[in-house]
Amino acid sequence: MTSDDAISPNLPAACRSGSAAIEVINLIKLYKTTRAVDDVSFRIAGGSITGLLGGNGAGKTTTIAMIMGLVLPTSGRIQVLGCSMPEQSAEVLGRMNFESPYVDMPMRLTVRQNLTIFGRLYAVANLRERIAQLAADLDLGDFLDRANGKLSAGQKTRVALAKALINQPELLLLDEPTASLDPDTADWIRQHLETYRKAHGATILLASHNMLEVERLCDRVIIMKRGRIEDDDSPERIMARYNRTTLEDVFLDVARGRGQEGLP
Ligand SMILES: Nc1ncnc2c1ncn2[C@@H]1O[C@H](COP(=O)(O)OP(=O)(O)OP(=O)(O)O)[C@@H](O)[C@H]1O
Repeated sequence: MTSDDAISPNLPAACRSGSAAIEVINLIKLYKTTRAVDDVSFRIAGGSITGLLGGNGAGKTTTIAMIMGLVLPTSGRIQVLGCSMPEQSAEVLGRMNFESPYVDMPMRLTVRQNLTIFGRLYAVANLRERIAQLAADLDLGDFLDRANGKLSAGQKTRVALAKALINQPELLLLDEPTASLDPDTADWIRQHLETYRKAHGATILLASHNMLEVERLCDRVIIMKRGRIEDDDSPERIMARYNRTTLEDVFLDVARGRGQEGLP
């Protein structure tokens, strides 16, 4: 990293071009006495897929929510697509999007109405065609005119992903994108994400408890534990460091406090 790439202490009013897709520095989030995120720093290159791993309560969702501008950090700095968050969020929110199975869309509205509202919020051009395209890509046709509240968990996850892709984001933040999906649908969603990343040169940051998903999709893995970064590297190098052949075993080692073995 050159000094020019690093976040400048006096950011100019305009967002910076040529920056990392995401840069967080010394990020801290306190909820009363809970250190949900405890001095986290990382930098994510454009066009990459990074997995955020960690046990329940490790701080993944809070980190993603702060990057999205939904939760204010207690301290630290966040830069997204060259824009300082949350100060310059108005300039960058249209270029990013997020998906979480834990954030419900209005239940009484149909899938089409929901996607139309979100599409308008993002000022999507040719919205009708965009929704038709997403319905075809994500196989929503059978329930496009059904109320969101009457969908199965897996169908809701697909709709949430369609909502996340409505504005063709450069940066996609995903919180457990295949939660509640059967293995076949989950695999198909992963393929869709890979295709989307390649077609748009998009950057994806995803929190997941599915280690096979992370091994398959991610160029890089950031492992969090109790709000801190425990490890940060490619899946292959992390597995080698722990002398393991699967990320699942690495996850268990980290969760149970077993140290790294194998390579230095
Ligand atoms: N709104 C909140 N108020 C108080 N504490 C919170 C709040 N949100 C999260 N926390 C706490 O912050 C810590 C980190 O939570 P977070 O949801 O970020 O973890 P996570 O890694 O996403 O966990 P999971 O895998 O269970 O989704 C936890 O101890 C949690 O209880």
